[in-house]
Amino acid sequence: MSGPTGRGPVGAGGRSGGSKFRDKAVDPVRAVARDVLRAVRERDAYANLLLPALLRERGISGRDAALATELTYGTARAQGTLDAVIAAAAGRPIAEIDGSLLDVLRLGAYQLLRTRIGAHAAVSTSVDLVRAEAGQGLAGFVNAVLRKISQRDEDLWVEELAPSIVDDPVGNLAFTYAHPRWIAEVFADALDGSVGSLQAALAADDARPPVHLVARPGQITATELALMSGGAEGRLSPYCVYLPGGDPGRLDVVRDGLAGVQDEGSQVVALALTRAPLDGPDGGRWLDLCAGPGGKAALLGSLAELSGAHLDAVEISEHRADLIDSITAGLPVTVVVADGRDPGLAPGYDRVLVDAPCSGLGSLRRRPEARWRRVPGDVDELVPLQRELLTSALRLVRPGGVVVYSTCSPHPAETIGVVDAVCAATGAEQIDARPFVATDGMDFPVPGPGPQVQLWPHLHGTDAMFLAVLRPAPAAPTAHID
Ligand SMILES: C[S@@+](CC[C@H](N)C(=O)[O-])C[C@H]1O[C@@H](n2cnc3c(N)ncnc32)[C@H](O)[C@@H]1O
Repeated sequence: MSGPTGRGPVGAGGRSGGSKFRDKAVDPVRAVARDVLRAVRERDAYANLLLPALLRERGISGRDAALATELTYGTARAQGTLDAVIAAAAGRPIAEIDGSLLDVLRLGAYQLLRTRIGAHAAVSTSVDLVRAEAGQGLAGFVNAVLRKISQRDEDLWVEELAPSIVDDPVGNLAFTYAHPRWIAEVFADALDGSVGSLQAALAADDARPPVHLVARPGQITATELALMSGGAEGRLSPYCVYLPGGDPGRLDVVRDGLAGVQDEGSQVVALALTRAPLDGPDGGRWLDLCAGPGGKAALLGSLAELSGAHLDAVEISEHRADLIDSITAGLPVTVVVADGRDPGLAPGYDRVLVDAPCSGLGSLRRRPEARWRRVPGDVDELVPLQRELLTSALRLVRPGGVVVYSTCSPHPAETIGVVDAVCAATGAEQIDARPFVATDGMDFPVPGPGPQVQLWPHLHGTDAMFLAVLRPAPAAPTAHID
């Protein structure tokens, strides 16, 4: 029997409908969302790369494209919480529901619980999708499950299924804001320990992220970019503009290369590298040791051009090195395909950026499915590489120069854990990074005692970027024998 109360695997064994069902009209917006969710589940596709391509291919634009984006990304982000609700409504574990049905159930449940789409439209478009592909029997199952879900709103489902906020606040907030528990625990560790901070951080991470643009220094100002794009100037970076909505790729100013898409937190990291004081003059030798795909290298390259400096941009992946080449064309940037742990470059750099490969837990809101794909072990594999890259940077920088270490992750093992271990091993010292992250005179909340900076979506509106500024150990005095 297959249905919300049956015990057999629901929908397993492929399509039961056959071709007579496939001609049934389905809503193209829901179909494209379903197809992306399926590709994410079956072949680890990235929703934010696949969806724009499919929208173009199928000629879906304007409001329909906006709705498809909202449904696809929203469903992918909320997956764990939606699954718990679906399992409760279906009366069986998620593992017993065929994947292609689950995609549609997730899409339908998302519309019912997290959008203003009417219950009738949410259920009937989902049923149509399944009927067209798999037949009436399985469509009936989806209909029954979604109708059951529609009998309560999200708050009531959370009340029934989430752990108690009193006994298990982290578990409750993880469920409520659709994060795996281990990621909520990481955020709690990196924050001040209060439930209120964790709630604000998870809520901000669960919301649709804003689009930030960067005005290419020397080519256009943020004021001009704001006027041309209809956006507002940023708070932290003098090059940032917040876009109210829409597809930035459609702006002429972006197509012409005068501006790019870049989170303000990433701009802040690149700027900190140029602002941190050196002992002695800046000889203009700058290095970006993990540069692909080149967002920070492009900003640094523009700033290098204005100040007569030159940037070497190291990247281990050839494909990503090509992306740096293209985004930094015409700038004083040399792209080097090499392992940053031993890139074969002569030491003596004034400024070195290590924007380390990391778990990306700080930019989950921009990569909808990522939170459900990551596992705690990812971090264990990355930490040794992060330490080696930072150690290499400290070998390449000159005495009195600066190294900025950054991650788009607030995970303490990837942030202060790496910095503390490398400082202890090499004798490098940290400089207070807080003065270098905001435009002069700005009242800018940087929580914590320093010397590092941890940005957060709920406090700064940026991705949760971490940065530390290091000065290498002074060179040992040369032994002098009379
Ligand atoms: C966080 S991303 C850097 C993002 C970049 N700074 C930007 O703003 O566009 C880390 C980069 O380091 C590269 N990478 C990983 N291992 C590396 C290594 N051993 N040496 C150099 N680059 C490495 C990855 O391929 C990835 O492109």
